[in-house]
Amino acid sequence: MTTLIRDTDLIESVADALQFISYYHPMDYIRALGEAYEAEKSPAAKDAIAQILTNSRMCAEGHRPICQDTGIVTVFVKWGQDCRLSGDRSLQDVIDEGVRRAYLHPENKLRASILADPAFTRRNTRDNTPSVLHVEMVPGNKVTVDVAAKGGGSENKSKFKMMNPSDSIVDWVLEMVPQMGAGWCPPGMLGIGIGGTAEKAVLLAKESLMGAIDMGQLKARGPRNDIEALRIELFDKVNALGIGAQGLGGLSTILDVKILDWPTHAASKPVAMIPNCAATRHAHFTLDGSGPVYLEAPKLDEWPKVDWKPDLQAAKRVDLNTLTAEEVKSWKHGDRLLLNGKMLTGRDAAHKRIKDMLDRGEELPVEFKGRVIYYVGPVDPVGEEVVGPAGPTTATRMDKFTRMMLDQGLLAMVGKAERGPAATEAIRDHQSAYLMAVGGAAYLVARAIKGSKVVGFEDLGMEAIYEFDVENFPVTVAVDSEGQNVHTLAPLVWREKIAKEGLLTPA
Ligand SMILES: O=C(O)C[C@H](O)C(=O)O
Repeated sequence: MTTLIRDTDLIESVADALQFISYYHPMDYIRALGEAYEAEKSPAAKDAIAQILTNSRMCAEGHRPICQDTGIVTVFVKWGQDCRLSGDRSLQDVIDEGVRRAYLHPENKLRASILADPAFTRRNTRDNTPSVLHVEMVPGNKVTVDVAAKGGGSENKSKFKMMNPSDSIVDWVLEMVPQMGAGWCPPGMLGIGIGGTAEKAVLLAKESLMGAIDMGQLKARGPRNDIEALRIELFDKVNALGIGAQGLGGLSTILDVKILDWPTHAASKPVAMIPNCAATRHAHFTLDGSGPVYLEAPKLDEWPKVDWKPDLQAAKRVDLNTLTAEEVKSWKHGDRLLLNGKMLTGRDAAHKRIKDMLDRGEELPVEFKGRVIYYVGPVDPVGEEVVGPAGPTTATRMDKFTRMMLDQGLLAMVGKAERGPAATEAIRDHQSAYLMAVGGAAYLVARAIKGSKVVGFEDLGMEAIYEFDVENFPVTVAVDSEGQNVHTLAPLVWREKIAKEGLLTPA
């Protein structure tokens, strides 16, 4: 007998799931992060985890996005062969209608991050469609759906290699993870796909991330097969690298490693690795023809009792409205600052346009001399908000524009993750600084933004140049005027400490 799956039920269920995951972390992630917080010995990493946990609870209470990057929607559908979809729209169109409805929800509008024509005009589709859809036909009369909203920063760090059959997967992972830096917002998960063909390995890596964090249970009962033993080995060895939360050096870089495999050709060993960031977002539901599925809200008392507040004693107060080059020069890597006053924003598209305009000798819409820029693409505000969640984007992508911006008289930059050699050198040459905010604490960070207006490139939407008025906006000096770089130094210190003192990452 055929089961009719109404398109309206699928739309409603997808929209509900996407709204749900925008503000509720999966509880397995929260539990694992809570344990990582308790065990963390590195003060900087502990502070970052505290911000992520506090942010998570605020989002669960306020029903606003965990991260300003509300993701690219990725959907895995297992379609029972005895089911039929009502209506005349394709499955892609039906799911995208659910995406549209979720992202344009008036009470919790999510950020539209999807650009059409990616190689050329990169036009924002304005409703976060289309999703990336994977469908598998399976026996039965049910439809199971995994919905994820994958952050761009973590997706950017995906790795793939066609290995020789005798190559070591462990060696490759341990070589790749340090290269991934902190732009994927650790602590998170690694998804690994082994075997099949090139595209199959990548798909397996992504699909593996749909599973719950269970490294604690796995370690407690011991591995039952080679894949489970490999998961444990990778978990321990990756954490021993000392990268830590946000790349600040510490015990917890990953909370789990997931692996899926598939038979492969005798000549091949394709391996893919995709990290999942601190804004881990995925949900799962099954349709059986009886109506839409609404997910059950978690209980707020399941969140660890962590309530991060800016440390007004330990952190230095900085007035951005009177900031001088001399003051920037006095900051040392690792210093904690609370920014107050006005700062500009700008990210990928704005930097590209600034470069094109400068190349053509055109006047910029905004004067950067004496200013600080924040790399961010905020969520639109709802209700009384000045701005929606507005955490930092990966600064490393702006490295190639850093010297150009500093030449304009910019004093300092705020973002997340490490700066590469070119940006660090430009910062040293200009005696500037790069300040780091915590990725994955976007709603918490947005509380420090008291005013917001667009001052340039309005057509770029979330990528426009805004002027924010901030109060006690928390940052850490990640690269100082001497070019000392926290993301290079701290993981080395923690790697050594972990090895010497035999420190263990909780699972
Ligand atoms: O697009 C963003 O806001 C952030 C991005 O996910 C990133 O991590 O760099």
